Amino acid sequence: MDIAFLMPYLVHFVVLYVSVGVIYLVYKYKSRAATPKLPPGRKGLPYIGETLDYVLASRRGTPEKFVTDRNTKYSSDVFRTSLLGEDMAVFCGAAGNKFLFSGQNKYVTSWWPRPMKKAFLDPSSVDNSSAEESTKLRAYLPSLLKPESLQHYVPVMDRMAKEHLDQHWSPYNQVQVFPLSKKYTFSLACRLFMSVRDREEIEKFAKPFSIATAGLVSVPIDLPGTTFNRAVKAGRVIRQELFALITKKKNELLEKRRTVASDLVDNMLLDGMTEIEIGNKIVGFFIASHDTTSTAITFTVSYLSDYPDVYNKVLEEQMDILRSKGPEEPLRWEDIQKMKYTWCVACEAMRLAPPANGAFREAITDFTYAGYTIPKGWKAFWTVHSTHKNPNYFPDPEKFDPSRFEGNGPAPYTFVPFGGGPRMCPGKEYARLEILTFIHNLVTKFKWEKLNPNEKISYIPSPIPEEGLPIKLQAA
Ligand code: HEM
Repeated sequence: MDIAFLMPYLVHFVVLYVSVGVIYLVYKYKSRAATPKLPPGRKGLPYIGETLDYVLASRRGTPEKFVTDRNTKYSSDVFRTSLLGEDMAVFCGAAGNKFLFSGQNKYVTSWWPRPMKKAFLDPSSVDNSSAEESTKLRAYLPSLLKPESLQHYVPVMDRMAKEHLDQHWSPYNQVQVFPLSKKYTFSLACRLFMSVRDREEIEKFAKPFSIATAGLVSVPIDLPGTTFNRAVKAGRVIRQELFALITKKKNELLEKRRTVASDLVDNMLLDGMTEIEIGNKIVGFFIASHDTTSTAITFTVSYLSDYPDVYNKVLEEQMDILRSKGPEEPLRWEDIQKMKYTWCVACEAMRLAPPANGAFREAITDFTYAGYTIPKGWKAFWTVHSTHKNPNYFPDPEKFDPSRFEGNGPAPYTFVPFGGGPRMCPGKEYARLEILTFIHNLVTKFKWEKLNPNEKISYIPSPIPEEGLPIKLQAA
């Protein structure tokens, strides 16, 4: 049979077949090229992701392992994980820190984990964007943290440190440093933020606060018995107490029993803010300021007892300052500027035991870093753990050596306990004053030794000495 008449059909068929194949291959190639190359890493278990790995590494006292293991495994300055129910890119090294710090509002914006918002913010504000809440929070800081206010706080902090030591340390031979330094920083915040001085009233806030902060980095499962659930309930109690206090202060101002602002809450009331807005902000200040500063104080005290030569140099510096003053004369701003070596010691303590692990951001656009795409909506995390103990930045990283901070100090973006860039901790100077006034009073009054030199440290998420750092006290 002559099949020549079929040839045109066959040719058409082959051409069509080949064309479809080519179109398919081009489409496949293009769509592959368009698929973003995500950072290496894994998402872990559904919903909880790798949160448990992170929590376990932290509880074992080695949160840096979570970061350094993955950093090494993937040989990449950014890796993918999933924490707190979110897709997340963890940025590593000085370059990663620099990129996130300076990418604010260009690539990333503020983001707070949902447990934090749900435990601490009023329900009406939980759905506000974190960027909105963060901007509002920062807007109020200048009045609290402007240089004149800070200078004015030094004698107040000095007086409160003395009172605290007289009440809670002097009567005893043995004390636990961690809970006491928390008590001190909490009382100071109550005094400076809202003029609360009464011990019972302070306790009303302190207890639920410690429960709520424990839930800050927890898996957000709101079922009875979970850490998150306890945190949410404690948050409710704090807001009720705060609401009552703010309303009382508002009435005093309305009835003109007081006409001048005496603290941060008054300032906000006089600016016409609502009770809910003020409550959210005060809670934000407490979270940011209280556990961080008390942790820095605790580990400075701990390292001072491990290194007698460092302790002696600190004592010498502080005694010189004490001798330069009259008997009842309080510390002043100028005295703080002389505490240079003591600040190097506190910095070295914060390098090895950082009070904050890092902070989160949210990608506001797709962007590329180190050859990988971070998709819009992903969360990003910069962390102290990729630089503070990295031997490339800090030789012999486990060694406690305050001289690292003398002269030019560490390379940029490597020592980042307070973050960096436009969102760097606005309370850094306040914290420096608080830590230094406390250490001044402590070393000029006491000598101490650790009762358990091998006490375990776990991170929840800040470092915590598991027995509260018990020490034996002696008069200096
Ligand atoms: C040793 C003590 C402290 C440490 C280590 C510390 C560390 C940090 C860190 C790492 C951040 C996140 C920065 C970022 O998002 O990149 C931060 C934010 C913040 N800190 Fe501190 N902080 C300390 C004390 C304080 C104090 C005493 C205050 C207030 C009086 C304060 C107020 C804040 C506020 C309001 C923010 C949020 C800023 C924002 O959302 O943009 N901090 N801090």
